[in-house]
Amino acid sequence: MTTRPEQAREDVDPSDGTRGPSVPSDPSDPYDAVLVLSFGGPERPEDVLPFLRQVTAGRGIPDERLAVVGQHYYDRGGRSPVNDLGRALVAALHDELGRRGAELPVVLGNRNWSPWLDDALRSLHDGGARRVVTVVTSAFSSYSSCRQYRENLSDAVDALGAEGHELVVDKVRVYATHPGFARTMAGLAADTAAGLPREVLPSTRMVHVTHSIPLWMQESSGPKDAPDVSYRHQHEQLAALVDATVEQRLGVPLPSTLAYCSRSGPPSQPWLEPDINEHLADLAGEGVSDVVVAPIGFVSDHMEVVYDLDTEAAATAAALGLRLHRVPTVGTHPDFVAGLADLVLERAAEARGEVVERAAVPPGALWSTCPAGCCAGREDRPALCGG
Ligand SMILES: CC1=C(CCC(=O)O)c2cc3nc(cc4[nH]c(cc5[nH]c(cc1n2)c(C)c5CCC(=O)O)c(CCC(=O)O)c4C)C(CCC(=O)O)=C3C
Ligand SMILES: [Fe+2]
Repeated sequence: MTTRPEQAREDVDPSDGTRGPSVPSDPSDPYDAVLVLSFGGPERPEDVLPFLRQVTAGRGIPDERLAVVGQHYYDRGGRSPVNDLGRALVAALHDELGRRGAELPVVLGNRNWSPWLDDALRSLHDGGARRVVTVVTSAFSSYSSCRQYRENLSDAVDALGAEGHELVVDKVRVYATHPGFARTMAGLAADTAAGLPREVLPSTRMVHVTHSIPLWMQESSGPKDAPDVSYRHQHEQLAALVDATVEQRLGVPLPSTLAYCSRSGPPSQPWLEPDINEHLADLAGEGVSDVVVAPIGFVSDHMEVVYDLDTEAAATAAALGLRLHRVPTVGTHPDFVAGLADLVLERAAEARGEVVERAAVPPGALWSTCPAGCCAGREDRPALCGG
């Protein structure tokens, strides 16, 4: 990120010693805390069902699907990996901001389970915070991955306000094309592809994977009347960057597709396709031997990754005689964490009224703040951090 003041700042005048506004010594000014906002998951078997009821309240998910998903959690001792991953990201981001002279608290708050978002904000307020900047653990635009979090922020800030605690909450921009995320993902995919024996490359395919969403959610994703920046399009753009990086590393291109995992909802409701398992069957039919699976839609190895990819899709591949090579998620990769710190400090600079240059690959950043109507849900609910 490069920044320049909107108006030339006055420097210290050595003749009379008066000083105008100076560059803040803390690059995170005006923020006094960072919230890492995540999905949340259960940490013990008795929390699994209440968690699933919380996630699916009023969403028409069939009971059979809930039983199946519940079993994924019970198979792992009733503990989701997602909160531990969130805490690891919090620690890494805190350290990285500290290295840049931004000494401020960083906390985890979840939409669906403890540590709950409203408790996280209350604890920040109790500690003296009055203006908080949020990093969501999803890089992409859609109701589920962006706007619903903004609605959760609105509800939580209202609830605190009702207790007499005023808090201003901002959020970093959608970061699907931010180099800290996009280039790190691409580099990890290239590392995995480069580990394959040369002789299998002619029969190797690249499969980019993200979370499926209902078609209505795809259609409302991104700013209204801007169909070229939808959820799917953001993934296609990242997939193209990954493919180019892989080709550069291998010296040959790997043909690729974008596939989806973790579909839920009633079968009558259309969701984004193809499903990764069906796609693997198609590839096996075409004589493919090896598949590099890049989970570009996820920032860490949470349940969808360790179950839907590493367990289910891996079993599908094995049954089809395909070798599956799973690319790591960005997790707490130093370049990803540095990118999140850049985004926090970029938002701080914008909040100070500075003009910032927003890094993006390909160049031409997505919007700074979500406009009104961005990623609309089925009902019109108040959301923070938008126009
Ligand atoms: C786009 C997207 C992301 C990525 C962005 C982001 O990270 O936010 C995401 C993440 C996650 N989803 C998660 C878990 C679940 N998602 C469900 C259901 C749903 N997800 C949806 C979409 C997304 N989900 C949708 C459209 C539904 C249907 C119900 C609805 O319209 O809301 C259900 C209900 C059962 C089922 O149907 O599968 C569960 C248990 C966990 C925690 C994993 C862990 O514990 O490690 C995480 C990180
Ligand atoms: Fe989900």
